[in-house]
Amino acid sequence: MILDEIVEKRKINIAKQKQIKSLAMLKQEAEALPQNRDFPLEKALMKQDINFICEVKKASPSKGIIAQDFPYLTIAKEYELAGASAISVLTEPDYFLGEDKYLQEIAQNVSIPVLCKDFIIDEYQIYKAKILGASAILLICAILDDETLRRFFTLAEKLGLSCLVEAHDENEIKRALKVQARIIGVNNRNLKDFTVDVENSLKLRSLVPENVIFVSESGIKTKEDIEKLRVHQVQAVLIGETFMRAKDKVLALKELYGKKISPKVKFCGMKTREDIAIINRYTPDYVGFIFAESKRQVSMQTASDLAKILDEKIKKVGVFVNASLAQIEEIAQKVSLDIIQLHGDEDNEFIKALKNKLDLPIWQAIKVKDIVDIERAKQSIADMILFDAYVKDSAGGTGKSFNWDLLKDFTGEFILAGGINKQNIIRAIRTTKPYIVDISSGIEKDNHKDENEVKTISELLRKVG
Ligand SMILES: O=C(O)c1ccccc1N[C@@H]1O[C@H](COP(=O)(O)O)[C@@H](O)[C@H]1O
Repeated sequence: MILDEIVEKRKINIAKQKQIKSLAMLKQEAEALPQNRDFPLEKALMKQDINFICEVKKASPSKGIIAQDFPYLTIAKEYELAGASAISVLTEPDYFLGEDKYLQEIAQNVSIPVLCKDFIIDEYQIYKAKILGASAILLICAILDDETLRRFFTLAEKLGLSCLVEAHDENEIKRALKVQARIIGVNNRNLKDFTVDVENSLKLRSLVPENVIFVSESGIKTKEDIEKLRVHQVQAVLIGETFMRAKDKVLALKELYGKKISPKVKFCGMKTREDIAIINRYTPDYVGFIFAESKRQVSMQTASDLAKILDEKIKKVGVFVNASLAQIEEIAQKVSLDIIQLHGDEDNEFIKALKNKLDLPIWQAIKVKDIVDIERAKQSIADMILFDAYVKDSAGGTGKSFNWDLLKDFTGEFILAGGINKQNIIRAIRTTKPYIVDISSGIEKDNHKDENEVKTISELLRKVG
């Protein structure tokens, strides 16, 4: 049986590795690393209505070479842009042609969790995964007895690694639950004969309790497959071949995700004629001018000059932090603002007074630290709430994001801001479903608006919309 063959080869390979670096040395190295217990994979797989773990693999025993040309880092980065929640990287060398360096380089270059996908039969591999920068490892019930499964699970936990515990049938699910796995992957591929059946996940779904993340693995190819899994409250899918063979990963993931999300876009913090020239080429729905103290602050005169060369389809938002009514009124008139964004401590009384003076929509920024802030937003009389990250002693434009999960129960239209960039924009909009997405730092390089960033974000949004 192929699984036995892989395991045998793994034993030989690991024995060789131990001759080069002993288990004791590897252990010491791994234990010296930070062992934080954030478990980012668990968090990542709870965010979107269905979360994608996209796999980087060159070959497989059932399909042979999948990717002749294998730019593994580019592939991983594309997965991240496409909205993947995590990346799985094959490190098994003999049958999947995996390499440790794939895992190491990918983990260094993406900001989403990376799973070490291997046939783990020796604790040596767990320490290795930690050193290579993995956030999680795969533990396959079919190749581990109960005692070993528990021992490996405990060791991984101690090192701060999440475990995706893989099961194929009812008995293996029971074994995974016995070790208190927080993530169970149901493999739709029968490792004995390679047959694949997505129905396997649906058949076994009810055996995994709600508080355990259910991942459906293998053979997922169509949006109909995803929809079936979504209906059965499967939180995540692990997909390799389908994505590896797709030329455009963003389009492939969008196709499988199956739902369009097209928020309006605001690019904020325009300061120069060059910025406006870039913006005019990509025509977002809104641009923002910052009139508050900031590295992006513009004078009324500059904003007025820039407004004159701005494509007239784009609406102009003036961003103020605790400015007076008179200041806002004067700037709004001079710059012909379309919207006022209040980004300070302005209260309902102030908003009311402003509404009496100006016939313009008012957006109020709420800086989110915890759920209390979301409740506070519900009391605002502003026309729209803009959620941004709370950063002590800073008014905004920090490039920091907040915990989007806090928005789960916020009903009504809102603007999502705070640290949105090309790497997280698709995940952000699929997680929170905002009416408008607002980006400032995320379209800058070396403190200047950067055309490539604007272009990438605009194209990503066009592709998924
Ligand atoms: O951008 C600024 O410098 C700024 C200064 C003061 C208040 C608000 C500011 N910008 C707003 O901040 C958010 C998020 O920006 P980022 O993407 O995290 O950099 C956005 O709404 C901007 O309008």
